[in-house]
Amino acid sequence: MSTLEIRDLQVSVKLPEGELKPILAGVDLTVKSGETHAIMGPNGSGKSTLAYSIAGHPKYEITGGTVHLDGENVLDMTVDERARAGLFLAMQYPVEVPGVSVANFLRTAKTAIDGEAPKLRTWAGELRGAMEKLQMDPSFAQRNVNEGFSGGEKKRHEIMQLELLKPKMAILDETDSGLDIDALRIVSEGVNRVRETGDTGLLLITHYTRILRYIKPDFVHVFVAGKIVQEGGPELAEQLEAEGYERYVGTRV
Ligand SMILES: Nc1ncnc2c1ncn2[C@@H]1O[C@H](COP(=O)(O)OP(=O)(O)OP(=O)(O)O)[C@@H](O)[C@H]1O
Repeated sequence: MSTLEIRDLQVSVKLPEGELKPILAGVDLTVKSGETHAIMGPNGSGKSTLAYSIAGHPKYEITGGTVHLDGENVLDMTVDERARAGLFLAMQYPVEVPGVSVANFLRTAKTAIDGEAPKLRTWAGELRGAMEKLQMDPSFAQRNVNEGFSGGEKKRHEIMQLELLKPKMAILDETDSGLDIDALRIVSEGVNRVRETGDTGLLLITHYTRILRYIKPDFVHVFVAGKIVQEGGPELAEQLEAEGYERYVGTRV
């Protein structure tokens, strides 16, 4: 059982002129393995900032609060240490890595996380299996990471990483954006397979309840102006879809 504990997290974005612009205004959140949490909120409320701050993006400065994974101070770790500790971020805009094939990338990541290289034959089978389940053509394994991938292919590739790397905590930042109906189902099934293992805690950032019809969250958190302003069960997502965020307007950092 793993636990991600975020306490009173305050984060600013570093502006090019060196100034700090406060974004997160004290976030408290606890995610345990096997749980699925959805974060919903209006544009610009800081959802991606939360995701990137936990992952260790240098653009953000932590100005207060703590993040612990199984009691270890995440904020003291480098980005690669965070990944090795079991944190995973599926990005809203996955980056291209020219010259690095999907197969190489995944095997290198798996080796770094496990501390030893996976046995070739077992690994080849796992990779093939993961691609089949996500309905990806086997030729993807030889393509360079995200280079020329369509939006939907990029998202499938993120979920393939999730399934193969088996993190303790996964943050999925708008994994549903840009997916057609079939891809949304395929990607959701992948996330549900990970969920069903009970070994991974999931934090799903989304704008739309449609993905939450496939992946039923245990908890929904409403994120406005840099903090969580309401929490509830899956019914809260339906309520937001019907009513929007209007009643939270006026909440400011
Ligand atoms: N370099 C920057 N300069 C100024 N403001 C910035 C910069 N980077 C981020 N911000 C601001 O930080 C705020 C939070 O952005 P963030 O991407 O975390 O929001 P979000 O909730 O994920 O939005 P969305 O739902 O639109 O993806 C936004 O108001 C954004 O404009």
